[in-house]
Amino acid sequence: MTPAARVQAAIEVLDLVIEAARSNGAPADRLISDWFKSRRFAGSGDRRAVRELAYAAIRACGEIPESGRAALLLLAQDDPALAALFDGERHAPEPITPDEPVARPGIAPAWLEESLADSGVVAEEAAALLGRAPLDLRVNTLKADRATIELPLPVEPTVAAQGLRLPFGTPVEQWEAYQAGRIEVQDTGSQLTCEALAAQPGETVIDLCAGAGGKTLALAAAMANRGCLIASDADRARLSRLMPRAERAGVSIVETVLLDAGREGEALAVWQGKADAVLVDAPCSGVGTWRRNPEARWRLTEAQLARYVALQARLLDLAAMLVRPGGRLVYVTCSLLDVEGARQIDGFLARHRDWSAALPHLPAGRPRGQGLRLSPFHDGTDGFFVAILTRSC
Ligand SMILES: C[S@@+](CC[C@H](N)C(=O)[O-])C[C@H]1O[C@@H](n2cnc3c(N)ncnc32)[C@H](O)[C@@H]1O
Repeated sequence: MTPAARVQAAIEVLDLVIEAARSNGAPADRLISDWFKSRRFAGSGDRRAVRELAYAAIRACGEIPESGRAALLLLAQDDPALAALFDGERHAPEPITPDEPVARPGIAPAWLEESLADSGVVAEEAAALLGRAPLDLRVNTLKADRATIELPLPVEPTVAAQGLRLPFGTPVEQWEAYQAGRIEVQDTGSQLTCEALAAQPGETVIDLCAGAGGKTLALAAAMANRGCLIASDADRARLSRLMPRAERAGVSIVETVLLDAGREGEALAVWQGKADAVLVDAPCSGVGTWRRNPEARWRLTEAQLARYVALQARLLDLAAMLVRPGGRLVYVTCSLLDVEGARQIDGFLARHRDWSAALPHLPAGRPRGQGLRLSPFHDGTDGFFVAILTRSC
């Protein structure tokens, strides 16, 4: 493809992404892969260039742009070489005309930028939410150790106990160490939130919102595969991906429990007051993961955020019932919005007088309310809020 044809392709792909964002359709990544499936003439260089252009435009537009062309015109405003490719030649975009709509630059839709500002996330810290994420690994201590593991490429240690960092896009899934379960792909911030729980061998631990088990596997490694680890979630498809991963990682202490959304307590009733520790990695806006999924900010609405906030409070209350006297609860969201972080903890402590909060001792992060915030800007991790709550004896 010519450089101009790649620009036209990015415009077409973006039109699909925009349409999907408006109608809650497929994610951008899938749409881009599908687009190329029916265009076999495009080589790997074309695919990479179109994808990069499309994602650069998604990152640049704070809210859903009017069209793919308006989004690309925003990039072209500061890039004369890109603007010159709008020449109307075969497969190229039409020439730019005066007064054409150009997308608004920004971090997020106005209401969300306001919420971020109210949560102290402004300027470079806000911009860093849309930076490029590295590829982080966790060495699985059930099978290996960071000090001695052998990998095909040099890797940098991160602040997480078993964390390693590689350039984005490194094809680790093809590595033997990955296939043999000695390493897992996991953001450093995510690893640190698991460290905050300090799960011990022999304990009874519940990972209430386990999803496909990213954190469950880290907890199992911390427990040295001894004790009882319950992984529950309300999403059957996600939960069903956990067991094959556990098997590859050599984890045998996990029991999965599918929850009925709205009646989560029923399936977990047998553990009431029995858990030494519960992790609530709650469903949230995902503001802290925009580096990986920048179009998510086009999809989030104020009503959805309010639903997340209500669900988080409900799951916190449910988790509290599961913890034994003297036990602990770690609350995590991959969000930098206070309504999903510090204010949730304030609300919880007001509802549960026999609980207290203690600041997590982690090698990264900054205090935010009664918890800790990890951010791409300050910590080079995905954005997280994490708090440790303890039930009095
Ligand atoms: C942030 S994700 C969890 C990610 C996972 N812990 C990991 O590390 O990969 C939040 C999870 O909450 C789950 N969830 C949504 N509603 C729920 C509910 N009512 N009860 C339990 N889990 C729920 C979602 O299906 C999703 O998997």
